[in-house]
Amino acid sequence: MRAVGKTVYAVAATKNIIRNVAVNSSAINTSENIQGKSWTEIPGPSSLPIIGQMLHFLPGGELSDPVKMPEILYKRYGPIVRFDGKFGAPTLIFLLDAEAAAQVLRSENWMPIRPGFASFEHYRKLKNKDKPNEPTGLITDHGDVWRKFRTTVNPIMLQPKTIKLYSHILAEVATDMVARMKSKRNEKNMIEGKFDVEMNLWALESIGVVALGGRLNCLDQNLPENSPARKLIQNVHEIFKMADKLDFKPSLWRHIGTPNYYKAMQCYEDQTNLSKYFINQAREKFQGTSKSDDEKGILEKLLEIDEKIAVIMATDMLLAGVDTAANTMTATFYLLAKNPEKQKKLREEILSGNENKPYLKACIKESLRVMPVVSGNIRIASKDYDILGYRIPKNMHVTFGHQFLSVSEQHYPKPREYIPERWLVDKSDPLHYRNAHPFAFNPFGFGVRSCIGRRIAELEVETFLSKVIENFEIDWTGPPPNVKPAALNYIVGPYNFIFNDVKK
Ligand code: HEM
Repeated sequence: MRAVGKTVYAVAATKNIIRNVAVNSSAINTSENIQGKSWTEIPGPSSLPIIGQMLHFLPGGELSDPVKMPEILYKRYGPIVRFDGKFGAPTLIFLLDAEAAAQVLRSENWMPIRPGFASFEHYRKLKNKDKPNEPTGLITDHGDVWRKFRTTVNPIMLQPKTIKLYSHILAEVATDMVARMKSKRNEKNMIEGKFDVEMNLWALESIGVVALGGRLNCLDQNLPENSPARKLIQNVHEIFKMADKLDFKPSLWRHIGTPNYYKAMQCYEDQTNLSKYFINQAREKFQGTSKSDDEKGILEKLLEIDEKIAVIMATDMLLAGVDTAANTMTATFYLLAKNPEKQKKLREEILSGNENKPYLKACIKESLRVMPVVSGNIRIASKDYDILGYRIPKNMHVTFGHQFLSVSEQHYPKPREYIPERWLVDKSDPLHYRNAHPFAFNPFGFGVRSCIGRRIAELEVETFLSKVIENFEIDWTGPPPNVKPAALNYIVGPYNFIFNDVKK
């Protein structure tokens, strides 16, 4: 991977010599050799006394539109930008350069610290205060506690044989969801009601079969509004919203109990209780069944190893696996609707009955490139760095603008066009994906801390997309949907999809 990365970078280097002089000169990143300028000299939005850089983010400010923000920052300040910490939020160094991101992510790959859900971490640590060395979960733990947890769950959650066990049941979920979509269409073949809730129901049902080993019945037409499944969906949504307000934006909660702080604590408590409710139901179902090791799913295997870890992991799957998969699905439907010739090609591959479906995989990768649900990543520096000519001290928060990079002309020809072929063409083709820097596209994160649900998410999305394309010709009318970047990129509509039946 590293060798490939270097070769690709050498190709990319010819494209932009000036930028790379800066990058290459900063390749040595040990503290003894650091010679760059102080981090305080890193350019960034101007700051006012007391409120700091906040003015720029308020309505009317030049950074008030989070969708356009990275591009504005890059044009104005270049590939490295400083955001001053205020109101308890830490100072951030924002990298809009793939090689610089690679330097940090690779160096931090032993025990990476990914901050970001501080209020959630605070809630879980508070609950665990008598047992400070006990795990709270992959999202909220760091250091040795995280490593021990991750080492326990990796062999189970990343094992292709175990993931494959879910193929049939995920296909069943996809078939039920297609039937539900058919029944929800109006005379114009548009889905009545809230499309985002529909996608969340599909996503929760899908991750539910993996996390809990059975159906939650979220797709039941008579599912009451106050059912635990609907409550959990709403709750997951709230958690990401609260994390955005308290952890990703300036907030005083670290110093005083703000109303949002109390709201968030309640929200985290509800999530814990709802997940426990579903896990207990699953456990009751397992009792009395006898299965061979090959037949056992993730929860059953984890329960055998460590009950506490099993419960935490199932809870985190129900949290991390809903909005992420749902928004990836909506983005893919939209991009295929706007590119009917690509959709037709995908349908031909699906209807061909071939087991291998390279175009299907390419379509999903391409949506994650053009409209990723996660816009970037973050690490806390465990040592001093010399990046792009600046000294970045240990403990600084360094963020990576992957979404900016994945739609940048510097890495991808015709960067905003939806061209799944770029993932399949021969390397002599200028579109070939390896002409881009390997860190320009990073939808599931990097290294030992990368998304543990990646294989599960891919299987869910591939299975559902196949079923939808087999059944519907997706069309879209009117302007593009709005995307609201918060902790995740939420596609907030209006949802102008038309799902016509495929002519047989
Ligand atoms: C398309 C869907 C998804 C995307 C794009 C996505 C993306 C990501 C990204 C970017 C990270 C951060 C990785 C890093 O710091 O390097 C992450 C972490 C994580 N994801 Fe996902 N994710 C998706 C679906 C899922 C699903 C379905 C699950 C449930 C199994 C899941 C569970 C997690 C967990 C538990 C972590 C924390 C891992 C750790 O810190 O060790 N994700 N994900």
